[in-house]
Amino acid sequence: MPTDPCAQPSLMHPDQALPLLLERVQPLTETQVLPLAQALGRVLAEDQAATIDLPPFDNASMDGYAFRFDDLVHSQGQQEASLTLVGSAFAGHPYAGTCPRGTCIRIMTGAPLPPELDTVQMQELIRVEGEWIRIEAPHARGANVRRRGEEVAAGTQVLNAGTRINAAEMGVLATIGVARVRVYRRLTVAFFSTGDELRPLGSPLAAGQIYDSNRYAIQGLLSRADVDWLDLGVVADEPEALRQAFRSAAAQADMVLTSGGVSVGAADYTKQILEEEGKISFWKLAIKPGKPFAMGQIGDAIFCGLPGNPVSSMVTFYKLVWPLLNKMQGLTQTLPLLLDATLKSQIRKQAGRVEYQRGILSRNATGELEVTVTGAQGSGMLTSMSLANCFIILAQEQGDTPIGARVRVEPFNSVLC
Ligand SMILES: Nc1nc2c(c(=O)[nH]1)N[C@H]1C(S)=C(S)[C@@H](COP(=O)(O)OP(=O)(O)OC[C@H]3O[C@@H](n4cnc5c(N)ncnc54)[C@H](O)[C@@H]3O)O[C@H]1N2
Ligand code: MOO
Repeated sequence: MPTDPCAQPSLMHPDQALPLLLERVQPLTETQVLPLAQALGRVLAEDQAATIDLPPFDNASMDGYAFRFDDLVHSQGQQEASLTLVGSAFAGHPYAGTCPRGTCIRIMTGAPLPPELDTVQMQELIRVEGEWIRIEAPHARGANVRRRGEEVAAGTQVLNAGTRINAAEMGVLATIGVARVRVYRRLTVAFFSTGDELRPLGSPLAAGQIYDSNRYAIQGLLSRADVDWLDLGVVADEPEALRQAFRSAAAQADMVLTSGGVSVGAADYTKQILEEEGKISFWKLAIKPGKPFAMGQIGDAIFCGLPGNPVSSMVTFYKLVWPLLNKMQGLTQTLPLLLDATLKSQIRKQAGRVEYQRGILSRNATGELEVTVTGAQGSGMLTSMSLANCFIILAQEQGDTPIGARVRVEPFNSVLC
């Protein structure tokens, strides 16, 4: 089996490297209190307990009639009740009277259940016969009633510190009446691209030039990761320009993120300048794409150097930078969801590095998961990312993989890609 010429025995496996990278970053300690409406995407800094029961009172889950289950009698082979209507209850407008035996009230979904009554029957199963309300037996006492505290009792913790406030968490916090919430401050990430070949959008391309695409893809990822980012533009392959860019970035941000210049080329100065201005703790992992990923420190800021190849920069962000940002933001880490799928196109791979090939995951007519490689997998071919909805993760020693093999896939996090 041919071996990957870029693999080196000394390169660390990503599963071994990630915990070591994570050890080097610390969660934020600064918090702030925000009105709930401004807290979307933030990370909770305190556990949140319900101060009220949920639901706060017994209420109807259907529009219908509320009555006592014990008022049902056996009649013509079935349980039913003939009751006198004494009032009605609407959501926000409880029934204020009493309900003697043999009576019922009309009740709407969400309206409080009078304390004497215990059961609701939906309107469609009721007959109005003159003065009588005839109710067919529901399946059990308590049917169609949402009991006070059945979801959460007051005092129970409903959200843990370290949880991202997404839409559901916004709703849960509102349900328990939290108007202002303590969250971690937002992280700031300063980002710049390096490379003399890079041109801004809107300028014509001269010989040997390309557009700077990494800054846009990385800005997209940083926005989705809910951090503030500072765009420091394109920095030339020139040591003094890089030094100034690093100093400026480190003074303004919690993380300095760069693309390009981390390999071994004659103009790859990123690592060299960072070593002079700060320190590099990690360089190169046994992954493809993204092998020359670098991590270190400059001033008080964490440094992450993404390889310049566009797919390599996205993959290393996704697999390495994103978990670091999560920890720095105060988020409790979660493991990615991994699935097994049947391969529908052949995979070319040389043994030596863990590969994150880009795939399209779908279900076939019988409901089984299948995955197809997006096509050519060059680390400069960014369309392989935009066509994909998952990584196909191939083990370090794995070689070519035939159609029909079972492979491990990681669906893209819908928030990030
Ligand atoms: N002799 C070796 N050469 C290379 C090795 C190696 O081990 N030995 N590793 C290769 C691998 S793997 C990668 S990945 C790249 C990474 O190199 P750099 O991080 O130094 O990146 P650059 O050389 O600056 O650029 C690589 C490639 O990507 C293009 N690029 C850079 N920035 C951008 C941007 N902002 N937008 C779009 N495209 C960008 C650049 O033009 C190059 O084509 O090194 C291999 N070489
Ligand atoms: O690892 Mo590089 O990222 O193969 O292109």
